[in-house]
Amino acid sequence: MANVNYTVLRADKWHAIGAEFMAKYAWETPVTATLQADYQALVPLVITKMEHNHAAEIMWQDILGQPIGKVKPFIIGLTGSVAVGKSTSAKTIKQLLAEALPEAQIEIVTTDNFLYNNQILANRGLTDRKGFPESYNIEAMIAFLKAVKERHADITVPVYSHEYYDILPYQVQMIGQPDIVILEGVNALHRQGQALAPIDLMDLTIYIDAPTALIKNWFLQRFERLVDAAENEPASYYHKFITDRLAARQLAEEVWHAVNERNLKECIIPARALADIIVEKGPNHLVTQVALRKY
Ligand SMILES: Nc1ncnc2c1ncn2[C@@H]1O[C@H](COP(=O)(O)OP(=O)(O)OP(=O)(O)O)[C@@H](O)[C@H]1O
Ligand SMILES: CC(C)(CO)[C@@H](O)C(=O)NCCC(=O)O
Repeated sequence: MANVNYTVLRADKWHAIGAEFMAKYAWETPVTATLQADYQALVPLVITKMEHNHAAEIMWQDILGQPIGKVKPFIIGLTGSVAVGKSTSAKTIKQLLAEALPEAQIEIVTTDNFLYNNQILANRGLTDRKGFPESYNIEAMIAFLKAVKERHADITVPVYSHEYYDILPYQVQMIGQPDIVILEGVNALHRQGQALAPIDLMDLTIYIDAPTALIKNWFLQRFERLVDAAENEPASYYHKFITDRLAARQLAEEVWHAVNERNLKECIIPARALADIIVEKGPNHLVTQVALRKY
């Protein structure tokens, strides 16, 4: 996965960096020991970059003769395939950062919330393109990131539900005025030719990688779990599959090949080379190596 632009650390070295840093902070993190070991080395990376950005910003305010104001929030972009574990790693990173920076308000936002709703996707002939770059309201995503950077008050974003398989019509996620935002989602780093793309507003970018055969299995397993969970939930998109598991399995295979795997190959993997950090996972979601951008 890695190329000459990255320094590659095998899992043992990566874990050792995290463990050494952990010794400074008495973590009381409610994540599993494995997740902690796999993601805690990201904490010093984020903090160093944040401090560096803040120092530069304050120096600029001084040079420009501007009053020294609040520094801009830090935006982490996190991407990778459907079902690779983006939201799980985002939650873990948030919890670990919260331990080291107890004063900071940290918010996770998924780019799924900026998907056009199913009606608009259907009108535009994009029903089978959910998750591809054109299925997102990219202007709304950029406006959101700018509002975060400008510390607007009371920011809200729409809410996408996997179970409902659509944007929820009457719900919003309250964002407040965060100090750190983790924006996670497929194609979060994609650039559609705009002068200012979401990636330009990100301070650190992370790509979660794994062999495609493993990701496919994680997708199929999650599909099964969503069907299980729909047993007593008639409003769930997955409810119709509870009586015919074979059909559910076949549909999951089809959706993987026709939509999610294509998206991975055509749009998501090409963005990997833009990431500052590439986290490579293997069986059981365990991190096997991490590549850190050199240039
Ligand atoms: N470190 C982990 N250990 C065990 N299971 C994990 C881990 N990370 C993710 N999973 C499982 O893999 C599946 C996919 O994870 P997750 O929902 O985090 O993926 P995602 O990339 O956010 O998916 P999507 O893009 O579809 O929203 C879930 O069922 C989750 O429970
Ligand atoms: C919402 C996305 C695009 C990303 O999380 C994905 O989970 C999705 O719904 N893809 C469309 C095909 C499918 O998995 O049903």
